[in-house]
Amino acid sequence: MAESGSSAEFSGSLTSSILPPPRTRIFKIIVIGDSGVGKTCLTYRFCAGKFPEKTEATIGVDFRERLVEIDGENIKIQLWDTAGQERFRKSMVQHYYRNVHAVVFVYDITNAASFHSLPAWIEECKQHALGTEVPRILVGNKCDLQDSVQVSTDVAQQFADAHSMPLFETSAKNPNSQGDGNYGNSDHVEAIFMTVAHKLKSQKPLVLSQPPEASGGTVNLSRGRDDAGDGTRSWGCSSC
Ligand SMILES: Nc1nc2c(ncn2[C@@H]2O[C@H](COP(=O)(O)OP(=O)(O)OP(=O)(O)O)[C@@H](O)[C@H]2O)c(=O)[nH]1
Ligand SMILES: [Mg+2]
Repeated sequence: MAESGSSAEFSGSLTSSILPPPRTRIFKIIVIGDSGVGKTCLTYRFCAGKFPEKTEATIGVDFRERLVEIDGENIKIQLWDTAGQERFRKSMVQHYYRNVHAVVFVYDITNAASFHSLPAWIEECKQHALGTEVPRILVGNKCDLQDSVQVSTDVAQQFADAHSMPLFETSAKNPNSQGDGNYGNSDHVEAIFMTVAHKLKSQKPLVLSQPPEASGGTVNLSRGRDDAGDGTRSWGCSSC
């Protein structure tokens, strides 16, 4: 008798005192594409709210985070700004794809070669066995440079459709600038990453907030350096 009474008391207090308070979920989103397409500028724009005055080729990976609230839930969007140059990424690639929640492919609308590289980036994802449930989106950057367009919206849209990805055209420099097609004319950098976050929130299950090491990854964010003091943390490759 006494046991059943205490059992009732126990279950009644579960939610109030034993369960930990809800924790912030982390969405790990990797941003990949050729060197110079603007991955660093796009991620910086989203996390720091401005276009960086100066960038250098990313070595290994830079982490940028932003806390957002979606439907009353706090969510940490963790952007992995990857290196586009092969020599700066080769020993890091496995870390990029580990426990990733979404992939953002970036090309430069003023650089056809960066668009033609996309199949190779998609192939890399395949080789790392990304499930079909992992959302992928395509971003054509540098829409402010309308006089130098080399990749038309139509061609990009066909590619996006063929790979079942939504297409956004934008500019990290001036995200309000107009594209020349029907897609993404008013899409700001903000909207791109928030769209991914909304999509992820609607999926489950998701990883709870915890250090990347504990979540199965091998990257320790605390080892990164924040040279610029802007919240960016870098994790380079020892062989670079
Ligand atoms: N006009 C214009 N220039 C941009 C835009 N985004 C980036 N850039 C410029 O493009 C160059 C490369 O930008 P990054 O963001 O460093 O390119 P990345 O893709 O990170 O390159 P890696 O780190 O080498 O892979 C820089 O000179 C930026 O100022 C944009 O939207 N418009
Ligand atoms: Mg970069």
